[in-house]
Amino acid sequence: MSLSDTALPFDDFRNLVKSMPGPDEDALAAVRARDAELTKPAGSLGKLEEIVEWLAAWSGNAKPKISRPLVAVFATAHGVADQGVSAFPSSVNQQMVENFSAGGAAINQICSANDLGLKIFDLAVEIPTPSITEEDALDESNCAATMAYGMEALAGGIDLACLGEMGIGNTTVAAAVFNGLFGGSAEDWIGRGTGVDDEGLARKRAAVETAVARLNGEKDPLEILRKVGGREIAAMVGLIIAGRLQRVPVIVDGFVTTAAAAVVYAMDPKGLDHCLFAHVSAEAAHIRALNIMEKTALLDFGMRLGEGSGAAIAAGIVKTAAETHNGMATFETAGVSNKES
Ligand SMILES: Cc1cc2ncn([C@H]3O[C@H](COP(=O)(O)O)[C@@H](O)[C@H]3O)c2cc1C
Ligand SMILES: O=C(O)c1cccnc1
Repeated sequence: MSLSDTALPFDDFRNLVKSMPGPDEDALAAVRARDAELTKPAGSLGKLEEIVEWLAAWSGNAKPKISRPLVAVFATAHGVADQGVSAFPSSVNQQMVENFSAGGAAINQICSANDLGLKIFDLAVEIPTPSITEEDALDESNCAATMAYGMEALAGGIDLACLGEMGIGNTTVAAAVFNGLFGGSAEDWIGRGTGVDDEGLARKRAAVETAVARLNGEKDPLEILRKVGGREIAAMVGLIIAGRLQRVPVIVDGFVTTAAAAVVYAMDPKGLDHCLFAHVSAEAAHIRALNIMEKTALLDFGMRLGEGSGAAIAAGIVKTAAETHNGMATFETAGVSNKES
């Protein structure tokens, strides 16, 4: 199936979600069997062992080697940013895209420290989507095309994908998406993002309330995505779905990337089983979203940056887990005495 040329209407994505495969039980069993033979007490590598099982189940590889890990950063602009909901102006988007290219952003350093690929996807960073308080961010065909674009990020043999984003105002947009999907009040979903003051927070609350009122009770996850979301969130929804279909495990970053995950979750609660949640963002409502979806994050580092930064740190741990499993000797090959049975 070619996804590159044509915009896919939402029904095609609904069908793709219905056709998503489950875990590879054979690969999972193989990893468990090998783990039991490795020169360590059973269970002694704790979460690292769970991570290797997760990798095997969702990559379909009994010896899950990570050769081409990618942090995909989707950059765009939001009309709502002009309403005083961020501590920074939208001009930062393009400036940060240049900073990513020059190697000066936090994510560049985290990728080089962990030997991860980094690609920045410019989703019309100079052309904001309409303010979600006034108009739908995207129409169906644009939203579907952006999701298809996000799917393409996995081309070229990527074997581990980290979600990242850049888009001033997108903690407001993410809050609106969560509020639309999971209910509650705007207050439940807003936070300080890049560091807004109390007035900024009040404007954020009002913006989310107005945007969600425009939804008029809409419950379809893809409709919520296109009406109160944005391009980076749409692209990440596509990437998550593609990861499942193409057996590429996905690492979700913080609050904004989790809004994309929540769209997939609302379409199918098992739709995130191939995703690892990297960290609990300091953005207050992130933990609320994780709890609703019954997801536990790997790390809690007090980070609230975005750019895929937390996901990239988790990817370093995932690489370590895989290398440890693959490289270790067995009791038999190393001549180490196994426990007496
Ligand atoms: C210099 C700079 C670098 C960033 N990198 C990620 N973000 C993060 O902050 C933005 C969301 O916060 P808000 O909703 O408050 O605007 C997004 O661009 C996100 O990726 C940044 C923000 C700034 C200012
Ligand atoms: O957790 C996030 O994704 C986040 C938090 C603040 C600003 N930008 C992103």
